[in-house]
Amino acid sequence: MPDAPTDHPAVPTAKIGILVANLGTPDNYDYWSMRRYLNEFLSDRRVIDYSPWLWQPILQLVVLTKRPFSSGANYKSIWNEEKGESPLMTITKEQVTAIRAQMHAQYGDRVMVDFCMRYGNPSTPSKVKAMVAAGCEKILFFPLYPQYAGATTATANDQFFRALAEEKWQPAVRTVPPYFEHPAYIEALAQSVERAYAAAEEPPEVLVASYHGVPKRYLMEGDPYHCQCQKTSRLLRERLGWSEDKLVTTFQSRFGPEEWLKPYTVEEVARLAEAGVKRLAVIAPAFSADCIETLEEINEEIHEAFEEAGGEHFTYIPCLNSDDAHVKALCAVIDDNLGGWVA
Ligand SMILES: C=CC1=C(C)c2cc3[nH]c(cc4nc(cc5[nH]c(cc1n2)c(C)c5CCC(=O)O)C(CCC(=O)O)=C4C)c(C)c3C=C
Ligand SMILES: [Fe+2]
Ligand SMILES: [Fe+2]
Repeated sequence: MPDAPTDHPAVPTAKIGILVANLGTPDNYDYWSMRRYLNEFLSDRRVIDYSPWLWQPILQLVVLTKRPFSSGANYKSIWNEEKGESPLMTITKEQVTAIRAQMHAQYGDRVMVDFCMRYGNPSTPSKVKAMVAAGCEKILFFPLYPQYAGATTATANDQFFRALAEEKWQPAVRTVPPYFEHPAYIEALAQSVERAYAAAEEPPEVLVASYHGVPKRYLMEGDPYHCQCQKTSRLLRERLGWSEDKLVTTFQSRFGPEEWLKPYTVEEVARLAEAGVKRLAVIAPAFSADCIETLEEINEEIHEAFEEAGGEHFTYIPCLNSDDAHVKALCAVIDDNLGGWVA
């Protein structure tokens, strides 16, 4: 190119980036790491939509003086000490390694697979920047939430779009829609239930599908999360060939004074135990990876609530994590959304 300036920057070979996004997790469980993480998370107006004039004083002066201690202790009880990170981080890395292997086997070096977090590290802007620098002229952004919620999918996408606004050469982009009814995701859930039931001495009488909750007001204002959770449960139950009384849908992790989606998991498991259910299983279909909400809240707090109310056998069915069937499902969702970008 005779007219090109002699100091023309190198232009890398064009690639397609697949950027998987999860929620994020604290860097450590000490007070300041917890406070930093919770501050970023709970200041997000997609998560808590009160006016900052009202909410920020409560958050800074009340919530963030207490919760980093209690949540920090919970994180300590599940921490991956060997790797120095939370389970969510370890599992996300395993998932991305498996997805990358499958994508490279299918498409070779034309695709680049990485992950980012909405809160904390690795940040979404840092990963978008790295993909653009590596030559990604197209990016498929994949929030790892099967069911859409403003508090999860939308805020992950918002952060992605804010990061794109910083780029001189902005790639063409797509965001992956929720996959709450994708047959491969339902199949992976069903196989995990069948595995757990086959391993139990006696099969559980009832399966509770416990989803992370959101304030009920979000549903009334148009968020489809509730309906997508109900549909996942129904499709799972139909795939298992069960009657309606064998699978109950509940919502967990209530935060603050407002009413959240009901029934609350902790109350429902106690009610089931009081009604005579002795053997119960719990699955958490909204979480693509085990985390504080499943390992601590379900498998410790909710487990205890069931036993205190007279239940005898509690089976926690782990999240799909890096199960082969899950990786296959996530790759199928990616493939569905790459249409026209790769041959
Ligand atoms: C305060 C409001 C919250 C809303 C609304 C909310 C929605 C929501 N969250 C997830 C998934 C995860 N949440 C996790 C942790 C977590 N969530 C909240 C609050 C809200 N979540 C808090 C304060 C915390 C931190 C832990 C604690 O202090 O109790 C996690 C786990 C992260 C980890 O590191 O392990 C996940 C995953 C969904 C899917 C959702 C709405 C649909
Ligand atoms: Fe949450
Ligand atoms: Fe609904």
